Amino acid sequence: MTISEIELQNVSMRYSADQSSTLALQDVSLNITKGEFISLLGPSGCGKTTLLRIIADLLQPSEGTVKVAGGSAKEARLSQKYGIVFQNPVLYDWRKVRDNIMLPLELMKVSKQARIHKAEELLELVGLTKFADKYPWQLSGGMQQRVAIARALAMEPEILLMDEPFSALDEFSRERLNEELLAIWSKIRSTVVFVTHSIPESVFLSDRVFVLSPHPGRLSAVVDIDLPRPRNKELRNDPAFFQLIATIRDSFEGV
Ligand SMILES: Nc1ncnc2c1ncn2[C@@H]1O[C@H](COP(=O)(O)OP(=O)(O)OP(=O)(O)O)[C@@H](O)[C@H]1O
Repeated sequence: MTISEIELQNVSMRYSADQSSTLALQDVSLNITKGEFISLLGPSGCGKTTLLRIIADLLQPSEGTVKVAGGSAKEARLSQKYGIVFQNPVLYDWRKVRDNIMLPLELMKVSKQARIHKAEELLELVGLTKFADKYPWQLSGGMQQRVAIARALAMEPEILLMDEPFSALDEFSRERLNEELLAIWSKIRSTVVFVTHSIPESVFLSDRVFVLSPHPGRLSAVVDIDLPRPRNKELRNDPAFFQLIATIRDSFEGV
């Protein structure tokens, strides 16, 4: 049986400033199943971040309804149903890697022993055990983003929201992080909502790709990615991979 994790119905978002206003999202309805990995894909300004922030209850839509993890988006936020990873890792430079990962647990007053145990587990999950006592500024951009992922997973959220987490990285690091993210996800199996403007990245990672078009931001296509899992780097040379990239690229034509 499929359980719905995130449901948006007729969501619109209008930003108003002074005399002008921008319709960032128009009438978006979508349904994401528990345990699914989906991407929100589209060019700059199509409303991807706006949509993610609405799901996270960091923004209130102008119209429409949002349900997350069986309740309202606010309830999901307050009960820590999701972890979030931003484009920049936002780590505390004066705290070691382990202490950055433990921060949410400290805020939730989890005991020191349990915090240390959980941090070790997360360091192992993201492959940073050897770097636990380094400071963020001693790590590469990709490693910093892995710390941010570990921290987002500290409270064992059932949903992971990711806003272009690898877009600041070079292509080589980005592809490696894509593979590592899938390896992490195969262990935690949370629902993932991943924002990107890279078509290959969305195809490589996702079960479904939600294509957004700009001005105003609308959901213009939903593409099933029926590529087998587990996926590894060889998939990038598979004709079926190229075919899906072409299908999605075509879906942008004329919008
Ligand atoms: N706080 C704001 N006030 C006014 N307009 C905004 C605000 N935030 C976003 N917008 C506008 O809403 C539209 C959607 O922006 P959003 O950041 O959601 O797009 P995006 O697809 O995530 O873009 P990018 O890929 O460049 O991050 C854009 O036209 C943007 O200028």
